[in-house]
Amino acid sequence: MEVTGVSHRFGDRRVLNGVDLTLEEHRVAVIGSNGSGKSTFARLLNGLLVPTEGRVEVDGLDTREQGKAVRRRVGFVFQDPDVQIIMPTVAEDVAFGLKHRGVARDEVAERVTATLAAYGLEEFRDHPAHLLSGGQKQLLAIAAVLVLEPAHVVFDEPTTLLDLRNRRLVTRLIQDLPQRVVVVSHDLELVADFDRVILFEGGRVVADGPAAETIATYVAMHPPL
Ligand SMILES: Nc1ncnc2c1ncn2[C@@H]1O[C@H](COP(=O)(O)OP(=O)(O)OP(=O)(O)O)[C@@H](O)[C@H]1O
Repeated sequence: MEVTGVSHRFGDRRVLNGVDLTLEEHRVAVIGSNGSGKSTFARLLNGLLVPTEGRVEVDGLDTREQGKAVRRRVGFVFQDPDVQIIMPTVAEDVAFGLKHRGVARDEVAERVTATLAAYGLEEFRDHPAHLLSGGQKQLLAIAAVLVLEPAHVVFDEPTTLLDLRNRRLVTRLIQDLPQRVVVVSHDLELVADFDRVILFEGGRVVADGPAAETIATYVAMHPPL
């Protein structure tokens, strides 16, 4: 992923300012204060947003010109699974994206079964999705993205709404993903062993490096009250 000369404005408000980054590590995290521009940055990576200035490219595809192709390559998991779960049952929700892409019926059934097994959701196959627990919903939202086999996955605060057990479950799941992963998070434990951690402040990158160094910079910027 190449982010070149990117600034982004909502109306008069500039929320990203002169961001230049090449993301090629397996696992990259973005941390920073509330309102520092992290979610906006994450949304630029799969073309959910197009920058008001500059360019974002994924595997050579420009999000401005080839948004649809970019979204096929980059899965996006929202913080709140309720915005992502759209079908009545768990299996239907996982099948939805595959059907939408015209995958043959038998293959949809096979991939849905394999995915539900991989994420421990088999027993909830025909369960109403809205009755799942918060953690199970997050797993379902992740499963529904991963079944589409994206090359990259962007997570926007995937553990924020989870209890300790589910936080550990999702942390492990993200650790084990073979895909390239970009995670926006306030959960410093989740990102502690990432290959690279980038710190945003006021819409700019203020630290970028190994997890321990960037996290130490962030903590030092916010001494105890
Ligand atoms: N659609 C929008 N329209 C107008 N302003 C927006 C929009 N989305 C975000 N903003 C503003 O942009 C700024 C950056 O928001 P963003 O969500 O990117 O920050 P963040 O670092 O992810 O914050 P948090 O940690 O609180 O989730 C905020 O001041 C926010 O109010």
